[in-house]
Amino acid sequence: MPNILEANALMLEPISSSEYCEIRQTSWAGRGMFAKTSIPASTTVLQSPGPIAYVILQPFRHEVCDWCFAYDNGKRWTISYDIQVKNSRRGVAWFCSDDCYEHWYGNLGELGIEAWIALDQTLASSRPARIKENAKPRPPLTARINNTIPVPRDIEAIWSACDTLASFITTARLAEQPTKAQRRLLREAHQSALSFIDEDDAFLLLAGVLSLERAGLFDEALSKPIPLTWQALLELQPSISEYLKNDSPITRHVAAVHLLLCILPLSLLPYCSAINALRLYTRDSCNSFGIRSQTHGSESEFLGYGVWPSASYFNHSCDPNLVKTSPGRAWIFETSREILPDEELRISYLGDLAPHEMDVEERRKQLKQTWGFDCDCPLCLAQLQVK
Ligand SMILES: C[S@@+](CC[C@H](N)C(=O)[O-])C[C@H]1O[C@@H](n2cnc3c(N)ncnc32)[C@H](O)[C@@H]1O
Repeated sequence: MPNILEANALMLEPISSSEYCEIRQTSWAGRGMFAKTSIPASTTVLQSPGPIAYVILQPFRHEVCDWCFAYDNGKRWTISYDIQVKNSRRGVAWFCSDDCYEHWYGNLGELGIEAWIALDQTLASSRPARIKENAKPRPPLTARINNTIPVPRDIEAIWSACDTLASFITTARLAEQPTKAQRRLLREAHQSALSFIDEDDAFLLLAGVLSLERAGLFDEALSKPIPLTWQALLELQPSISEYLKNDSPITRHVAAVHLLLCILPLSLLPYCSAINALRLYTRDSCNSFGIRSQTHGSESEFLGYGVWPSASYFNHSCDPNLVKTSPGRAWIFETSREILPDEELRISYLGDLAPHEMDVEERRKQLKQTWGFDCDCPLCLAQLQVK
């Protein structure tokens, strides 16, 4: 029986490809996307329709349309999905148009809306206490793990413990008549999860759980076929490197699993397992795309992020041959010049930064900080050799 990290590391063979490009192995950065034929400049080589999971960062939730991600310089959208709380109405999601509202509503469905409200309510009612609590200094994760930087064995132990508590919570919630001990466990797990929760991590996991529910249950050991949506996620490269740092998000991720298990509608509980959360978070960490404001010239605002699996096979180059744009929920990749057959198609991971205005050390430092890898793109390798 593989342990939870081994199960997470299992990557499925990618099945995605398009008319112009396909996934192949590279000698320098795992898999990459390659041109099948010559491609003229300004050709759309791939469109990735919508994220498998996404989150709008908490401070921007009134300002970013929850369906098409439209953002208008900080203006609050006036169309909202409201709930009644005591004697007043409170928005839980915001939209730029009625059309977007309808799409969001239809996509989530009754069960998704119920889950969304449950999470939003829990977070809103605990926010004042959490803000107060978070102002107090806390020991970093490393202080709890033998005063050393965590190693994979620690990560394995934490996620295994998460899995064990997740099973207890699920059993307690599904019990027709929970015992006194089960009721206490639920109270304590809920309380403890709230003290470590990060709202964005929790919403990302909820989005993943809802995607998974729509795709249908599958064999967690992957010995039986799995639904396509989740297959696409499991084809992506996972990375635990974020966990192996001082400011590791692992406690927040574990808290998100436990909190959702305490509050979600019962029929969603089977989808919110520790392994599914681990799969989502470790794939998100090196494959996510930022949801940014569309600006012309000036720096864009980082509004949120999400995972678009079919778009995640383009490696980074400091001299990219593709440009990416995101009209609405989709990502579109277009050639910036003519492409030769078998040429690798690459994008820039540097966001607003212009690679040609930076020197090689600056670019590599930036990529290492943000994405955790040493850039081995042809331009960097050539410039490093000259130095
Ligand atoms: C979004 S994935 C790209 C697809 C990935 N190569 C795969 O096999 O699934 C990003 C990861 O690819 C690798 N990568 C992408 N561009 C790279 C580059 N310029 N130099 C080194 N590694 C790179 C890094 O491991 C990075 O975390």
